[in-house]
Amino acid sequence: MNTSTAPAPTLATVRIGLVSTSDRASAGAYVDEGIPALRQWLGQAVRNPLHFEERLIPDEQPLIEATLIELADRAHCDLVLTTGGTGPAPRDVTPEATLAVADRLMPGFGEQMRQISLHFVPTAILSRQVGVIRGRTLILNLPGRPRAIAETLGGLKNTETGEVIAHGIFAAVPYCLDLIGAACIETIPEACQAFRPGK
Ligand SMILES: Nc1ncnc2c1ncn2[C@@H]1O[C@H](COP(=O)(O)OP(=O)(O)OP(=O)(O)O)[C@@H](O)[C@H]1O
Ligand SMILES: Nc1nc2c(c(=O)[nH]1)N[C@H]1C(S)=C(S)[C@@H](COP(=O)(O)O)O[C@H]1N2
Repeated sequence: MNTSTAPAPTLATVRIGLVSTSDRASAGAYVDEGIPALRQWLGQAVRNPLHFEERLIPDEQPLIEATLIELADRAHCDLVLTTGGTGPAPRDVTPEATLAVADRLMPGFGEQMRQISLHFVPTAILSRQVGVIRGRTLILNLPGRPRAIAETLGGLKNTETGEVIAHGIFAAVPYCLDLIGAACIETIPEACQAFRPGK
């Protein structure tokens, strides 16, 4: 009798670009909390080994565009998450930069993030955040307030019953990456219940 158990499938390393756009954090006026918050959330939600490419840059559209292109085309990131610069202030240009490098738009990500964020702040509708695909890379804008990262990626649950009040957008990220031929992500269900139709 063969009692050996099948080896656990090896999970691919997921390459993730983390881009914090903030004039003040990049100039050292305050310490950037965006990239650490992104790293922390992803670390507790994803089972795969993670390789991060981190960039802290000012709100300059040409620089944001060049950074996104570099992360998608040369660093071969499966996913790029930006934080900051999505509001209506004149120097908020992350959505413009993201749209400028896009092959295809994924409007549902922005729509869902604004829906989720309305559970936390009435100013959620001020974020112009977008989601796009460039080649085999999914690029998503998150708002700049560090706490907005867990709010939009993870969503909102009733703390007593565990019932989901608003699905975080990360639940849709693994299937989106499957469909564009990027890395296969396995999530940790307690943090994020990824949804793949038919599974
Ligand atoms: N990367 C960051 N690290 C820490 N705190 C941040 C960061 N980005 C934003 N915040 C906080 O959230 C607030 C609102 O963010 P917002 O993106 O509107 O900043 P801002 O006014 O555009 O300035 P800046 O681009 O210089 O961060 C900031 O005033 C700051 O307290
Ligand atoms: N989840 C969440 N979404 C949020 C916020 C927040 O605190 N939490 N702040 C809002 C505010 S006040 C603004 S101005 C916009 C744009 O923020 P940004 O320019 O820092 O990207 O995001 C909005 N979305």
